[in-house]
Amino acid sequence: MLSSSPSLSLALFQHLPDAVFLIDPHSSDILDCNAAALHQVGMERSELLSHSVLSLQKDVLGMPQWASLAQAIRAAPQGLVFVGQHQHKSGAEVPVEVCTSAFEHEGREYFVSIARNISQRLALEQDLHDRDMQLHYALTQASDGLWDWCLETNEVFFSPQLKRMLGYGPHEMRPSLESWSENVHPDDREFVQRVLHEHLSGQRERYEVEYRLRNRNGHFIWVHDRGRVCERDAQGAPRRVVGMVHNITDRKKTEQALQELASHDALTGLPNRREGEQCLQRHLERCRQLGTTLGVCVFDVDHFKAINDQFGHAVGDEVLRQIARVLGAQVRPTDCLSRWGGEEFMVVCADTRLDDLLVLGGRLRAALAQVDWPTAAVLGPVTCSFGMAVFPHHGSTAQALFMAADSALYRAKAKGRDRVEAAVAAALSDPA
Ligand SMILES: Nc1nc2c(ncn2[C@@H]2O[C@H](COP(=O)(O)OP(=O)(O)OP(=O)(O)O)[C@@H](O)[C@H]2O)c(=O)[nH]1
Repeated sequence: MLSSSPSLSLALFQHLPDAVFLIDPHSSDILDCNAAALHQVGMERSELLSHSVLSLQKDVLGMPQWASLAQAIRAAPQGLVFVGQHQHKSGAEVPVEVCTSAFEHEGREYFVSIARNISQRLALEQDLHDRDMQLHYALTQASDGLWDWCLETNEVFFSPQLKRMLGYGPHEMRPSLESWSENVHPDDREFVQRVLHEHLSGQRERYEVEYRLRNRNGHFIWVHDRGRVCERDAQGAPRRVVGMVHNITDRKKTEQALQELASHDALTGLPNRREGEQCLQRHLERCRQLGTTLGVCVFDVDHFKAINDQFGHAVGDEVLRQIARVLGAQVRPTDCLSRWGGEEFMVVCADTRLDDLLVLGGRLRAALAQVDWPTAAVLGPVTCSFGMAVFPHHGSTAQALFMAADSALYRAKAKGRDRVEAAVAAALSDPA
């Protein structure tokens, strides 16, 4: 039908969206072109026709090169395709993909060149390349580790950086969920799983949690892990979750050091008074709930001023450290020994009756007597006076209990020091 309508063939040629050039293979002159070709190079027909196609090209220089190009075109039955630049009249370069083929018409040879403007495609390719580079960078170079979890197969992609963070090589660590879940610290596992479940079930906007993760050496590092569902099935159920892991071990160490500073006494390393008060309160609430007894022992170094005065503050400090060490070794891990202030200490003992507490007092005195004190030659062995009180007999609040034990301590001092005294229930008032 087309062959029977030359005007339609011409219209088709003129309206092709790609630039089309008809070229004389021998002279390289442009014999004809369509509207898209004129638009592409920004020229009038008169500026283009009878001019060499080489005037549009920067890449083909001179007739000898054209002659060999023409040979290559003749030798390519599907057309010779190359990517180059066309010169726009304004001087701008237009990236083109050119497909040129040879044909014969009425005994004469022609070349037809279709030059497609590929600037958009190149921009897209560049964009993709940039994204590839970014992804490559994120996967290999960024300090954060990435993971990508397919819920259907339970396979997890761990980025090389994530593996490196945990001490593994790029080809180690099975790509399974267990490689991660089995290495979450047992104390953190339940919490982490709960947050993850809450995100997957839509109760949380995102999965974000800090926890400890075991590395290849068996040590735990602290990580900040956050992720999000990025793909769902037709029913809206999560299919794929991606996330990022950041190593926060250093920050955690600093936080723990600050926490330690705020809650512990710098001289002896024992919990400080504030921590001791909180501990007493905590234990008291628990014993009240369980209906058990609670023992409070307050003790104070005897004649400590004399140690400072005779030997100086540094020796006094060392004596305090030694007392903390020696008596700390005598109490149960569940008991809480704190430095109340100066040369006064407190021990809180859960589930302890008065007779147990008096036994403990005796043990603490005996332990002090075993120490080879640096001040002993001049001042004799270092001793302490002890006051004991028990919940609920001597008080029902933390303050009342402490006051009862402190009064007993005062009595121990008054009775000559280096002794253990129990609180007297009848003598106590119990402020609410
Ligand atoms: N080296 C040292 N001395 C301290 C510290 N805290 C308090 N002291 C000293 O402990 C001494 C306590 O003296 P006092 O309250 O008179 O008590 P004491 O001499 O032990 O006499 P009694 O308690 O009555 O047996 C004071 O000299 C304080 O300066 C400390 O951290 N290091």
